[in-house]
Amino acid sequence: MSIPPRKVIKGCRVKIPATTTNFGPGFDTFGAALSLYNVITVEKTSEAHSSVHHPMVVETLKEFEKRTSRPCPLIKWSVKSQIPQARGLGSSATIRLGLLAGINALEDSPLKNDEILDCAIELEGHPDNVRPAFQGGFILCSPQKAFRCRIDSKVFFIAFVPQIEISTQLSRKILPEEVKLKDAVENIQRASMIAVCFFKKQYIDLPGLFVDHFHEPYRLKYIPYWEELKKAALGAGALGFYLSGSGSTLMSITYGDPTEVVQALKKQSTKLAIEGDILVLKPDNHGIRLSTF
Ligand SMILES: Nc1ncnc2c1ncn2[C@@H]1O[C@H](COP(=O)(O)OP(=O)(O)OP(=O)(O)O)[C@@H](O)[C@H]1O
Ligand SMILES: N[C@@H](CCO)C(=O)O
Repeated sequence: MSIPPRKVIKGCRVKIPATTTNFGPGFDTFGAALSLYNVITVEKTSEAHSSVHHPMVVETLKEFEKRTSRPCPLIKWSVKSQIPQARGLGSSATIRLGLLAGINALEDSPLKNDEILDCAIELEGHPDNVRPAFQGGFILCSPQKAFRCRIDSKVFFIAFVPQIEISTQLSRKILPEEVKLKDAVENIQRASMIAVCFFKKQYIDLPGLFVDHFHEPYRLKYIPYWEELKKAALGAGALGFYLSGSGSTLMSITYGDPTEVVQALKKQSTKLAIEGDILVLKPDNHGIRLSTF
């Protein structure tokens, strides 16, 4: 992200992409940016017009103050939102990143890009939404380090977004503290192969790799129609099907025309009387965009 040359800045507009994470066995490790956006506007203001009440915003501003050792300016903020909340599409990461990047620009950039990333990752508690939202593309990451590649524009992500909201914080609490060695080995094997498929753009080898033992078996108890939708998507040619982030979105991947998968998901969800939106998304290889006014 580059910040335009210094002038008198009244406010910032920050456009941040949605993200899909985990890809089955890559829990807290894989993420990709998608063509769906939140646009956050941050402006300096007077006390009477400040709009800092949301707990996530208060927490983010406090962290900015701690890291820069200077008081945050009074701000008002707003979000033009395309990304559904609490559906496993990284909405919270866009709020944190948008605010941090926006306030940083208003304050003459005391934090470098790496420090903004580090701060947002700490607030989120895991790196796999924040990194791709910031950098675009497909990301293989730990909190400290990341490898990134572009995603071919023929890849489609087909999101089935149910009406049910799932809080990431709560859905992490139901996960086990320990896993069996055999399960861990299988996860490592499949996740490593998914990473190779993305980095070599060998998407055709993805089928069969989206099997997870770490989080999906626990989280899918709350999504009883998972098996039927998975069967429909894979039967229509999807290369993979997985729980996006902590859910509730169920994600299919295709290389090339997604129409058959979309139709199969529509047909099966109608048959099961499950309400949900189907979003056909492209990869975003750019990441965060910031403009000032
Ligand atoms: N547009 C928005 N306006 C205000 N608050 C938002 C917005 N988007 C997200 N949030 C805040 O983020 C919370 C959702 O964050 P949560 O981490 O649970 O889910 P997510 O980020 O959508 O999904 P995941 O982390 O699994 O990808 C909401 O409950 C709300 O507090
Ligand atoms: N890897 C995180 C992503 C949350 O969006 C989780 O599955 O809890």
